[in-house]
Amino acid sequence: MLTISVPATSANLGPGFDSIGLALDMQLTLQVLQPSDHWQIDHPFGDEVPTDERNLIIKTALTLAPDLKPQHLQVDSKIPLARGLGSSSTAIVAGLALANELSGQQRSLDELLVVATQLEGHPDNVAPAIFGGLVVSTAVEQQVHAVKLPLPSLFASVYVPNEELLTSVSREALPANLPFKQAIAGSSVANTLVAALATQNWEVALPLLEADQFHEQYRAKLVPALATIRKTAHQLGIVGTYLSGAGPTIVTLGDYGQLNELQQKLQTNSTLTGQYHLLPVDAAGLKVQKS
Ligand SMILES: Nc1ncnc2c1ncn2[C@@H]1O[C@H](COP(=O)(O)OP(=O)(O)O)[C@@H](O)[C@H]1O
Ligand SMILES: N[C@@H](CCOP(=O)(O)O)C(=O)O
Repeated sequence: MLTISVPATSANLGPGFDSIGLALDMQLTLQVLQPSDHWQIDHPFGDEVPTDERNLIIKTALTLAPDLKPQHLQVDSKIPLARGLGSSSTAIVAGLALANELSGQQRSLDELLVVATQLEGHPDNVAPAIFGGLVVSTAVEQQVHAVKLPLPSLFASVYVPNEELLTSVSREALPANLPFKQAIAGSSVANTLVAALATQNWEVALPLLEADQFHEQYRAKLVPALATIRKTAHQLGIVGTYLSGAGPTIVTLGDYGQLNELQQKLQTNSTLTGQYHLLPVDAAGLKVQKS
């Protein structure tokens, strides 16, 4: 039996738009059950997600290896769709790993990253989904580079609203251009955040998670929970809240005890009716097991 698992990812980390991402310990698992006369994928996502070749996992596998023989597959996942936890990236990475294994053409993880980035459109979710941990990446003019930073000893408080927000819809809220001065400020914040993350200087890193200039202010109207959670966290002396990916999930990074306290306080707020998770970082990324 072939089993592939891929972690959820939280992208951007504030100012690292389309570039920084963190793998979280919430997994999608794909099992290859047996060969079949047609492609079939059983999954827990309901009627809107196809169970045949139109499914993103199978479609991705066939993009990489068009001659694959049909299989009966099964997906288990607690990663919510279209909530800013990288579900489409888990599907793409799982599909590429499936093609790699079934076709016998072993592409390296770096090669998979290039294809995954082309399919997803940006590398910030697919890179940590493949490599695990905290990854800084860039994809400009087909050149993809990813650098894994030291594993942060932080937990993530994850608030998942009940409503979906497709990444494509959330990107429509972004401006076509930024004033030069704002771009410089945004870039200096992002550069310093990366340096602080690389040296595990949380005193500098955590406030910078809240200093984005590239996307949060434009998306704020789509995600009212961001301001609510940030304000509640500040009242408790906790800094480090940002919009996860394109939203609507809100993540706060910090130590376990503080985040537990934060979640207890948030749960008393009647406007926050979504789901809560307190997750460690996933260190491993993509895993392939044969038994
Ligand atoms: N495991 C999966 N299998 C099939 N399709 C998936 C899967 N995960 C995500 N998708 C597709 O990706 C869409 C969500 O992608 P996106 O808007 O980028 O949100 P997210 O922030 O969760 O990545 C879903 O509506 C669905 O069409
Ligand atoms: N940088 C992208 C990240 C999208 O992440 P997702 O988890 O919402 O798919 C963006 O902010 O649009």
